[in-house]
Amino acid sequence: MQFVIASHNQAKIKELQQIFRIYNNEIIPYTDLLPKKKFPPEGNRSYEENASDKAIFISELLPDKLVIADDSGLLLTARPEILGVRTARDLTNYPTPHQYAQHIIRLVQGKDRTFIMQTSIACAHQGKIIKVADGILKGRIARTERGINGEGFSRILIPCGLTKTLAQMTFEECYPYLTRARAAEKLIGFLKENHDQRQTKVNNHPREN
Ligand SMILES: O=P(O)(O)OP(=O)(O)OP(=O)(O)OC[C@H]1O[C@@H](n2cnc3c(O)ncnc32)[C@H](O)[C@@H]1O
Repeated sequence: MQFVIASHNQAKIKELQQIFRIYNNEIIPYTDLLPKKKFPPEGNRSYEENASDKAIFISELLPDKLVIADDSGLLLTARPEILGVRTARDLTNYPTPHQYAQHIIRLVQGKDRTFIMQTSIACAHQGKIIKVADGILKGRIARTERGINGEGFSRILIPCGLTKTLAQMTFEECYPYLTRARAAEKLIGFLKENHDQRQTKVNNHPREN
């Protein structure tokens, strides 16, 4: 299957292309098909709603395509009033991955270091949402940035029960912990199941001419 992604974040596009390729699916940025647009402003309610708003917005412009959009965020137990669905907006003053990783380390210094990271991926067709899938990772924030296989969050997130950060693992090792991979797997599974069910119906009720 081919998907069009509603995103301006190059790191996100690259990671999702890598994940979707594992399932033989292709992702192309919407900017390959349309001039760059301004997305609707993100709300404060949920990742699902923010991802859906972006997917619907581009789907209305490309109704025949399967359009996906992702909203991700990091919730710190020690600072529940910030980040979460506002992560991208709360980190605008820390533009480089090193700057925002250091900021997060400072936010939990001497406090509870546990976090919940979430990704929601919405998929739209003809301007309507057909599925929103979530991927969640729980763990604790490292005391210093560690690892070279990734930057930013990857260098400070230690999954529950482990001692290594995501960036200290190979792609194969960290894949099961990636919130985007967890959400993508559910979305692709749902689309495949629906497609298979439609095929079975067509095969069981061949059109009479
Ligand atoms: O809306 P688009 O254009 O897709 O891009 P965005 O950067 O605004 O994307 P989000 O609203 O999903 O915000 C995700 C935030 O999480 C940050 N982030 C950093 N590392 C991440 C990772 O490994 N996985 C998911 N999000 C990450 C990212 O920099 C953003 O601040």
